[in-house]
Amino acid sequence: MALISLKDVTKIYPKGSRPALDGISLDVNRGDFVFLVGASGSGKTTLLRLLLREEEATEGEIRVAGNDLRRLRNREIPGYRRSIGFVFQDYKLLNNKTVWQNVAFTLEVIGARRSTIKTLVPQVLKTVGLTGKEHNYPHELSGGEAQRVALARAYVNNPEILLADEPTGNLDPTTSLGIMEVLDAINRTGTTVVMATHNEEIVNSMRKRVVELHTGRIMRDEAHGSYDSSRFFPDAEVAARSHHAIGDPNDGDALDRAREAGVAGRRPVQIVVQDGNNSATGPIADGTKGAKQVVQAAAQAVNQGQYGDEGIARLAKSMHSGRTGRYGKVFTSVEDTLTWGKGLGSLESAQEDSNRHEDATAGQPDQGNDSGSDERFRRPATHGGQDRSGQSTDGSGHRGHDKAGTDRDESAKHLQAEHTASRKSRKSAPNSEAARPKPTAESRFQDRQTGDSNSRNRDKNQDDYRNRDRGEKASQKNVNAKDRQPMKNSSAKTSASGQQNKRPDQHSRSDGSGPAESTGKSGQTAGQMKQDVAQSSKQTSNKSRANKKVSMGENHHGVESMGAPPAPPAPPEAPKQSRKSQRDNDASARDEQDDEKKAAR
Ligand SMILES: Nc1ncnc2c1ncn2[C@@H]1O[C@H](COP(=O)(O)OP(=O)(O)OP(=O)(O)O)[C@@H](O)[C@H]1O
Repeated sequence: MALISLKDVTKIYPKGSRPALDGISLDVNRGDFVFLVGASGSGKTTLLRLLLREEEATEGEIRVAGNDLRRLRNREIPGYRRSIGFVFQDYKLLNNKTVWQNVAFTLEVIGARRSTIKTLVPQVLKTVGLTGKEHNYPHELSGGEAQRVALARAYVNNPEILLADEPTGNLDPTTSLGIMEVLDAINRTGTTVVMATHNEEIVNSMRKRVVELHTGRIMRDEAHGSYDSSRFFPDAEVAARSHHAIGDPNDGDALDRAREAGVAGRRPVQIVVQDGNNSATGPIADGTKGAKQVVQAAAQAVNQGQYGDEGIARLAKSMHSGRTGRYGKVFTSVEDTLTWGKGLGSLESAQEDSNRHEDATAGQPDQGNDSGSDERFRRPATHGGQDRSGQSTDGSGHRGHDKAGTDRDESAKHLQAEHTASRKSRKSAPNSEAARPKPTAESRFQDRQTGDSNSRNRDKNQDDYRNRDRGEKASQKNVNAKDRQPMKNSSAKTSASGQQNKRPDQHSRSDGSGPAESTGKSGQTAGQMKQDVAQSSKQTSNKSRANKKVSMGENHHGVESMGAPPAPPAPPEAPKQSRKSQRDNDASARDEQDDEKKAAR
């Protein structure tokens, strides 16, 4: 008999415009690993909530581990829920308890002995990679860490069934892989896992049973399914991905049918529990009996990388491909989601990729050799990396995706090496523009958190204001200096009013090499007077130009005011020029009259 059984189940929420689940029937056997896939709103969460008895079915029959959920009394519900592990996307941790207390609490409520708790909690925390975080509260954890606490809590008492609703929904690929490793190990101890997900890579790599929902109905149920089915989505790309995912580049559905008929296919490697009583060998009576051995066995499997039926190995290989599923953008690219190290700017990584490609090509002794791991440098990282049997051509022996990155460890080493190299290059040229760290998703996030980019902009603006202020002050200083300059003589006046505007003739004047200065109005000749009038006109013109420049400087940044090249000479001022000519004409007329008078005499 099936461990989980639904018959014609319909769920209509009070405010629902259509049934969330519409007459579905489904059987899940002990030890199964089932992926629930389907578009947002198709009813995956509703199905899990019915199984957890958070909601009641409107119609139909649900049986879980011998319990008819319609007949479950209210007081029996907490006990029933404790026999089921569950992991939800939003973690649902107890915020006032530490990591240790959150996990221990699960055992306390089922009456586990203190000694059992002391043994199991560190064991399970080690399995999910949280050793050292025991005393942190949920708000002191990252999303990935919080999810791992939820996972530890869900299986510490070795439940028969583990329900997971998008447990990797908020996590980066590496952390998601870790979560899937643990779920896979738990499943191999005999625990039945039902997991709702939008993650195409996980579903396609693990090749487990796939149940697809669409507007509350089951539209697909395959024993070794892919995320997308070519049968239901007759699209060339979907077909290719689907066939590839289940290991046959020509007809995945046919292979699947063959597996169902027992002609082909592999069974997952079970984790054998020594001296224990796990759900593979028999039901657990009190919730802790056998849990110690099961938890230890799962921990061992995870820590020693026993990949079972290669699903996790395939996932490790393809996890960093950054592909998104048909249902959208839930799975962002690795550059945007890396949480360890500093991440890589996409330009930086593209550059380093191309360098690596050149190095690899240069280092290849035999370009014609088709075998071996260098294959990935000659072929595009597409499905073409597999032969017809689905065997990877990278020489690793793993079936599945042939993404250029190899397994998780290599990816991690590789990215860390890149990170170190980019840090080194930044160190060697600390002042260059290129040496500045490129903004990563993480730094941008931190900038948003701390307001750094705002403060950087603020600093820049303040610098601009300071420069402008300096410029204005400098310009003002020039004006003041000019105003304070005693009007000793015309050359000194010229010098004070506009050093930068000096023309060669003015320089020669100020250094004394020019024509002799006038000796006073009483001794002036007409020529000297003419010269003085002309000079005075020039000075007036220079002064007005200098003033003009200062006032222009006030409208610009100080840098421009202080260091800008001299402005081109202003055009002569017409009225002054005409007055000067008038005076010149009058003087020469007077001279001529005098001459005429003298001659007449
Ligand atoms: N409490 C509720 N009251 C009314 N309608 C609800 C309630 N919860 C879910 N629904 C509706 O039921 C349908 C199925 O929702 P459900 O959350 O099960 O979808 P899902 O497949 O899990 O979506 P997602 O992938 O976005 O989590 C949706 O149309 C949703 O609006």
